Parts: sequence; structure tokens; C-alpha cells
Amino acid sequence: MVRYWSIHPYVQRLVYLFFFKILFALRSIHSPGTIPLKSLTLLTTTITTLGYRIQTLLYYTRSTSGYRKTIVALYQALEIKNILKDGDIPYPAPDVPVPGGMKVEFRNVSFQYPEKDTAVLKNMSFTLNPGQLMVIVGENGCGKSSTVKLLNRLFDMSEGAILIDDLPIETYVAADVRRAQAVMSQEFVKYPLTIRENIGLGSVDHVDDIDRIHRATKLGGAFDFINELPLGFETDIEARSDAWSSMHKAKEGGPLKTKLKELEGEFEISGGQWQRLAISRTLMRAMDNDDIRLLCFDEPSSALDPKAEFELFERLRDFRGQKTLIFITHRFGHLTKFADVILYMKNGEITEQGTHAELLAKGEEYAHLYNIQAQAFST
Ligand SMILES: Nc1ncnc2c1ncn2[C@@H]1O[C@H](COP(=O)(O)OP(=O)(O)OP(=O)(O)O)[C@@H](O)[C@H]1O
Repeated sequence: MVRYWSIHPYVQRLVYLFFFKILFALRSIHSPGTIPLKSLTLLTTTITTLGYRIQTLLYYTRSTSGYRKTIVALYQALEIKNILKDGDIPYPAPDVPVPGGMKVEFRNVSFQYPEKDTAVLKNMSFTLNPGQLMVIVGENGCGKSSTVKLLNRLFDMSEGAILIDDLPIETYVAADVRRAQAVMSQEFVKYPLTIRENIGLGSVDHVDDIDRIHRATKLGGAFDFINELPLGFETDIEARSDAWSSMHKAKEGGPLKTKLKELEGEFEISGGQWQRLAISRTLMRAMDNDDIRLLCFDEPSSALDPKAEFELFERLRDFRGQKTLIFITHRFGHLTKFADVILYMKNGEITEQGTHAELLAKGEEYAHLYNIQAQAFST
């Protein structure tokens, strides 16, 4: 993609200044009288053109080496050996109820990241029955996402046991366990494609199934704002930069320029709207899919307004009973009130565990934080 004009104007100025300095140095060696004006103009043009060409060449050399590095990294990634324990039992077992949720049990699980020397999860134990809703709460860095990463088989625990449907997680084929989960992590990917494709990729087999995409976005709360965009579901996420690169020289009033203007039409996707797209993508995978037995959402509503959050959780709760649900959130109330199990975590440990009513009755940190949030609304 031709993007040389996107070089920072400051760098351009430096390059031009450098060549003009050479020109003026030449002028000071030869008095104007010895170099005719015509020759001087020609020399100026030649030098600036040369500067431009060198700048372009430098840019291409740099970007080509950048592309090369990316491709090499891609191939190196393919060579990475799997160091996770992989089992040979297919998941789910043929006799489990369909649809049905995954049963999850942590028994004294501790975990430290490979390159770290301290445990981020310590002695965690809990049971989540099929189709139940669990909410994990706790301050930043207490280990909520790490807990889910162990379930997603991104890492192996260091101590203890994680059981899925009563068997150790590592005895199952890891790919099967992952295939049985739909996960929305905090760092979701923004593909430089259309909105339709960004959602459709949640379920590659259905990427062109517009009816399913519409239903996923309705469930994820994205349908209305997408429809209000000039190009709706066909809005290209990175249209502006790509269109500008290829069509900036197009004839004014011609079809290319008209298309460019259309693509350049004002659309901004806010953080909350992106979050709705990511939720919709996850639901695209989970919806109408009995193979998905566990749904994990890591702070799905952090950028949503309270009304959108309330409505989203209301819709997502419908999956209860059909799939096991795990939510990580910093906001209490909308979800925790309905949770079968709440884990309150602190410094990698579960310090409180139970239902909303049970934890309120205990009157410890969960109750304290809930009351702070509730008070903020009531006052
Ligand atoms: N890939 C990683 N490698 C090493 N350490 C990590 C990695 N991911 C997280 N950690 C560390 O593990 C600890 C727990 O992180 P985790 O993301 O699980 O917390 P969290 O409760 O989800 O936090 P937050 O609420 O901010 O999302 C933190 O100290 C974090 O720095």
C-alpha cells in the first residue's frame, strides 16, 4: 500500500532542509554570477526531487524490512512448541447433556506465570455447577483474569487441580476444551475489516450469515448504533486510511473520488461501542451453538453506560441453565445479585465466596464495596 506521504511532515522538512543547506553551501562557493539563474533553478529542482526520491527509497527500505520482520515472526510463531500438558480424552464426553454447561472445580489451585517468581493465584478452591453464573470481583491485579486464563488452557496451574466435568482439565484434548468455550477478554482484537466481518469472525463458518450477525448484535447491544452508521454493517473499520492511500489522486467528481468521500464520511466508534462489537462477536460464536459449554466475559461492560450495562446483563442472563457463565466485573449489583457464586478476590486469594445475600450478611469487604457503590447511586 502506497503511504509515503504519510511520513511525518517534520521528517519531510528535515530532509528538504538538508538538501537546501547543500544548495546554499554550493551557492556560497560559487557566486551567483558564476552560476546562471536558469542553472540554479534546475539545480534546485534536481536536488529537491533527489531528496524526495531518497526519502521515498528510505521509507520503502524501512517498511520492507518491517514487513520482513513481521513475516519472520509469523513463521517463528508457527514453530513454537506446545508446553502445556495435552490429554487424549475428547471433550465433551459423548454422554453429557446437550445443551448443558461445563462443571468447573478448582481444588487448592496456585499459579505463577512462567517468568515470575511469586504466585499470582494462591490456594483457590470453588465449584461451579453446569449452567450456573459466577461473578469474580476484586481490586486490580488480584488475579481475576489469570483465573479465567487457566480455564481457557492458556497456562497450566502450578499446584492443585482443576476439574472439568469431574476430570482433571489436562486429561482432555486441550483444543477440545478451548473449542467448548467462548471468551471475551479485555484485550479484544479490532480487525481492519468491515463491521459485519468483525462480528462474523466470531464464528468463521457463519461469517456471511447476516441473519445470525444481526441477532448477535441485537443480543450484544450493537445493532442500533451500527444501523445508524451511513454504511451500516458494511462500514469499513480502517476505510479512511486505506481509501486515502489508494485514491487520493482520483479525479474530482469521478467515481473513485465519490466513493472515497462516502467512505470518509464521519463515523467514530467509541470505546463503549467497540465493547458492544466485541460482545457481539463472542455471542456470534456462542449463540445457537451447543458445543459452547462455558462463556467467559472479562469486564464486558467497563465502557458501557449504566443503562446499556443493565440491559446487556439482563439479556446475557438468559444463557443461564444452558451454558456455564463466568463474568469478571468491577461493578456490583446488576450481575452479582443474580450470581449463583461470587468470588471476592484479594492478592490472588479468594477471601469471600457465596451469593450476594450471603456476602452482604457477612458484612465484610464485598458488603462494604457494594454499599459504597449503592450509596453513590442513592445519594
Ligand atoms: N502474562 C503475564 N505474565 C506475567 N504476569 C502477569 C501476566 N498477566 C498478568 N500478570 C500479573 O498477574 C497478576 C494478576 O493479574 P490479572 O490480570 O489476573 O489481575 P486482574 O484481577 O484481572 O486485574 P484487572 O482488574 O486489572 O484486570 C498481576 O500482578 C499481573 O501483573
